[in-house]
Amino acid sequence: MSQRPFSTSAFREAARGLAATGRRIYANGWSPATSSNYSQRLNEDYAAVTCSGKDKGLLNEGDIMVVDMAGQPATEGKPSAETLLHTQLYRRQAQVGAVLHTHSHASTVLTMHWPANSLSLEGYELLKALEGITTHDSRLTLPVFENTQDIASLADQVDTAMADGRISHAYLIRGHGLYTWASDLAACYRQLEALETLLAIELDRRRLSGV
Ligand SMILES: CSCCC(=O)C(=O)COP(=O)(O)O
Ligand SMILES: [Zn+2]
Repeated sequence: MSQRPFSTSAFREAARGLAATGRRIYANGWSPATSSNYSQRLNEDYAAVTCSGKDKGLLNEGDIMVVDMAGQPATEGKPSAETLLHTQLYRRQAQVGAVLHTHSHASTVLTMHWPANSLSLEGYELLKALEGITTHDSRLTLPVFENTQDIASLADQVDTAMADGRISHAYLIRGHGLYTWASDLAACYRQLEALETLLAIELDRRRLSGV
């Protein structure tokens, strides 16, 4: 089946939004040293994604390019090395409109210090910042995948877990970071901010209780 062309104005608008969001994420300390990648769906067949290796504190529109849902470039540039983790989400769920990946201190310590293969966040009012969650009386379980340089294999593992209903909203990669997605970029940023805040709180609570 042929791919539906993307609109240039939609790409420019997505690039502006992703660059501004990336600078905001960097300012929070969640994307140090060129780490992280961000994307936004353009249509069924294409997404705007950050180019590889960019300083997220200086991110601008020219650092964003287009890939198809197989992760192949559709405009000039070298796409993020983790592009397949974005396109997997767009292919798996038609309602995913944006994906944000960060490398925060909290997500790294929590997954390196504790060997568990999932981390649960429960009872927090801030969970209501996540799409579809309407009460603090909720439990969100984030699976923890082992880190690997084989991104295609990691994308397959995530896809299988999603097909089995084992992931909603976000997942962690050990010693690496967080992936989260939502229906649009604003909702995705809000969700990321809630999750990073809750992960930092969770780390503090564990330190205080000495577990
Ligand atoms: C310097 S961080 C190592 C790569 C990584 O995990 C990341 O998120 C950034 O990769 P990209 O190719 O998107 O710059
Ligand atoms: Zn990464």
